[in-house]
Amino acid sequence: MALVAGMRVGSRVLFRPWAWLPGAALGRKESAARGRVGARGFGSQRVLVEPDPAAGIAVMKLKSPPVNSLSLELLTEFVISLEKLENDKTFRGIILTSDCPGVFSAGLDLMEMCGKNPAHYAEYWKAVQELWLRLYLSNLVLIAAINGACPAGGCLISLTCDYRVLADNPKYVIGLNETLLGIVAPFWFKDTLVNTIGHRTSERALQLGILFPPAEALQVGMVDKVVPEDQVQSTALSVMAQWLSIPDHARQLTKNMMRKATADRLVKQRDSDIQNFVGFISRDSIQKSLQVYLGKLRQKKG
Ligand SMILES: CCCCC/C=C\C/C=C\C=C\CC(=O)SCCNC(=O)CCNC(=O)[C@H](O)C(C)(C)COP(=O)(O)OP(=O)(O)OC[C@H]1O[C@@H](n2cnc3c(N)ncnc32)[C@H](O)[C@@H]1OP(=O)(O)O
Repeated sequence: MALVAGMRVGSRVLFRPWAWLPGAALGRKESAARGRVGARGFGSQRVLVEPDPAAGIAVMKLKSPPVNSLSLELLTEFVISLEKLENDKTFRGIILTSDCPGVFSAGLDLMEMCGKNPAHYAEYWKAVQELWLRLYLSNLVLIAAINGACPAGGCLISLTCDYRVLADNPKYVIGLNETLLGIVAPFWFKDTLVNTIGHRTSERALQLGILFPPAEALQVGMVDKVVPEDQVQSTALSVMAQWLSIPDHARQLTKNMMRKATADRLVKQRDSDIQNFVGFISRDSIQKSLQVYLGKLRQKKG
């Protein structure tokens, strides 16, 4: 069975994020997802969407306490909310931020990658791929208002955005720190980073698993602006206004031209990428590394 839940329409692949949900009622979910968003807020348990139709934008807040780790549920709700906004012509941009104090996102949920079976790992990885593809190729302007720590998968999400504003707090570090966990960032995480900060800086950042504090993140180009914490949202809004002053069709075609080759690399090998992940994460040595890392996270408190 093909692992990729998508269908081809002309040259475009439409992904159906719920198609891999266990027991998903496709028709009902599909029609709900295609409804107009309107002026009232919508969202789900873990993704809050505050639409401003007059401005053509929506603020999307991740709210999966305590740390917005990217569980299968959060990934699913995230993709569904994104698709709703993508399908509603009212919306031209999204500001992506966190509703969890001090953390943008702790990255992939370690509990999804520990002690589970291969079928679960495959389902989980497919959901991670899906979110990345959706975000990376989004026609909307995506601005990350990073109001907290932003490691690993959290950083990846911010890197898919068109612009990153980071709050100036030394605790709000950002980077792909996978090697510190004894794991390896997949090629498409690496590609996304290289496209943002260049090859040499990525090589050093990835091998050392560097989590950059705000001033350094700005210096290497991991973020575009660092502002006082209480100005993150307003800065994101004014940056959005600038991006929305560009005609959509020209901006969208340009974005696609810049990003398509990178996305296509994953699209062409989604299944083998899933198999690689499942094989890698199922290794005893990797499971042990993740357990040790989780133990350290828990010990930190006590
Ligand atoms: C060669 C082939 C290659 C193929 C590819 C193969 C593999 C690639 C595989 C994976 C790629 C993974 C990318 C990732 O995203 S891995 C996740 C990395 N994330 C981190 O390192 C962040 C860890 N967390 C933190 O540093 C802190 O929690 C944080 C700074 C975010 C917040 O600190 P704070 O002090 O506020 O909160 P804590 O007390 O630390 O945490 C509260 C609570 O949450 C739990 N937790 C934290 N992070 C995670 C997580 N990512 N997943 C699950 N759970 C998490 C933490 O353990 C605490 O739990 P508890 O003690 O209250 O039970």
